[in-house]
Amino acid sequence: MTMRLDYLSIFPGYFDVLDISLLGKAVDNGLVEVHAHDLRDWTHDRHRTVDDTPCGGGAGMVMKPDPWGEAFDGIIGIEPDPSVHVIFPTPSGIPFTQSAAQELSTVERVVFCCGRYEGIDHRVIDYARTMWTVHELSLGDYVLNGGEVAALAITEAVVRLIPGFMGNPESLAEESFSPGQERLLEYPLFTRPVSWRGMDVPEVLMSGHHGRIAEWRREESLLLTRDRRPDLTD
Ligand SMILES: Nc1c(O)cccc1[N+](=O)[O-]
Repeated sequence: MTMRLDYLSIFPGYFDVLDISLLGKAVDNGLVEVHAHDLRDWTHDRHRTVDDTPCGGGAGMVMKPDPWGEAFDGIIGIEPDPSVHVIFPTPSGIPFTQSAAQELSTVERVVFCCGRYEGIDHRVIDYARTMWTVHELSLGDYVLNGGEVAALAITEAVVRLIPGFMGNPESLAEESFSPGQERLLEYPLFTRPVSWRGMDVPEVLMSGHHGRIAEWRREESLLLTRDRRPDLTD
């Protein structure tokens, strides 16, 4: 299966980065195909306007619905198709999780709609919900200037789970937040040299005693999780 990824943005250049590294390899291997689109290509005025003042007043500008609707018609089509997954990265979305990434890694078409300004006219999202499977997703409770960076993060989390992407798929199963894994943060990692700037690798890790090493790692994970993410152990 080849996953098609489309990105709608007024800054499509953000997605040039998808040509490098492992993601670039996935494109070369035919696992994914990537299309970035400039929303302004669906405007018709001299200034290629995509925003206007908010109805009801308030600060900032809101993205007009017309360019989005015409872009949807041109990129996705005018017939409803629930197999197309349309993602709006937004601070008001549901938290994006590894299980969501797992689910999205099995779909054939994903369209990212990257808002800017104060956001997108809500009718765009309402319209999309009548046509496709829509996900309003949040990466976290902080303010970004738009949805592009979030779209890249979601892309990386999803694409790396596509069968054939990772050389050793078994390694995915052991990662933090993977399905079936206990919800614990990963233990501290070390490699050579054993001594570095007066700090040594914990002796147990050099003991060759696998049982003790596993016990040490679990204890470290429990301590770290309890300290930093007690919510994971609820
Ligand atoms: N936080 C935020 C934002 O401020 C703008 C777009 C997307 C997100 N997000 O996905 O978390």
